[in-house]
Amino acid sequence: MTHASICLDHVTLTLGTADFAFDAQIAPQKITAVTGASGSGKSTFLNLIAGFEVPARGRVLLNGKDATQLSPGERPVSLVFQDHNLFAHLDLATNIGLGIDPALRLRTEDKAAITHALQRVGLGGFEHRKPSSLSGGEKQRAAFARALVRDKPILLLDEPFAALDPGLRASMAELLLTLHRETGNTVLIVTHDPRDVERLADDVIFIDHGTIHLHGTRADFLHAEKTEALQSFLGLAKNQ
Ligand SMILES: Nc1ncnc2c1ncn2[C@@H]1O[C@H](COP(=O)(O)OP(=O)(O)OP(=O)(O)O)[C@@H](O)[C@H]1O
Repeated sequence: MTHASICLDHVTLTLGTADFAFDAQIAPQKITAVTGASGSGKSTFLNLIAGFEVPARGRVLLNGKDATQLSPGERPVSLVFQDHNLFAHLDLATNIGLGIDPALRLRTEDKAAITHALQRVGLGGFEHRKPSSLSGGEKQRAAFARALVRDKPILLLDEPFAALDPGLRASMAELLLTLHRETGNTVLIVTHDPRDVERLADDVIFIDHGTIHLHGTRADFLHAEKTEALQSFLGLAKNQ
């Protein structure tokens, strides 16, 4: 690889009793699925890239630049997290506008981009709705719309489809693929669901007990020797 989009260079971190050690180069303009058992360290891996966790040792490079000391807002990333991160007292247009400018100095074209993003996630006309009036799946789609308007080269998604029913899950995955093809962004998506790996991922990172157990193409992952950790992950997933 000539130029990784994301590089975790000998990163270590301890949170409570959990130790993490990540060393990874993530290819640009690909979708990489981040999988592993519950508690293995997937969210922590994303948080280190997003800047919500800072390594005890090592460096985080984004698009070739050292981002280790940058705050989350200064990094070239958009995020969609499990808990949506929508402000309850603000309507959707404002929540999404915060993704463009935290001071909400929105130009006419920004407002048009918000309307367009809401339409793309199937929430056209929801500009003035408050998060409390939305279902879990609608909130998740609104969070996705906010990431769309930010238009950053790296998109981090932590279980973005978890609250969606299977039909909506498939259509949001399709939308993610379409947008990815349009923008050529680098996508990291945390998922427990092997179907997401099948339909979305170019590459797969499998995390076990705070370290990367396997990092390869989707085919590498699907045909990898089924170690105990991988077997148990796939076995659990099959029973879902
Ligand atoms: N701030 C913290 N303080 C103490 N322990 C933490 C903290 N954050 C995470 N951990 C621990 O680190 C481990 C990894 O957590 P993480 O959320 O990264 O796992 P995950 O793979 O994303 O899990 P899940 O699939 O359940 O969301 C867990 O054991 C968790 O309890």
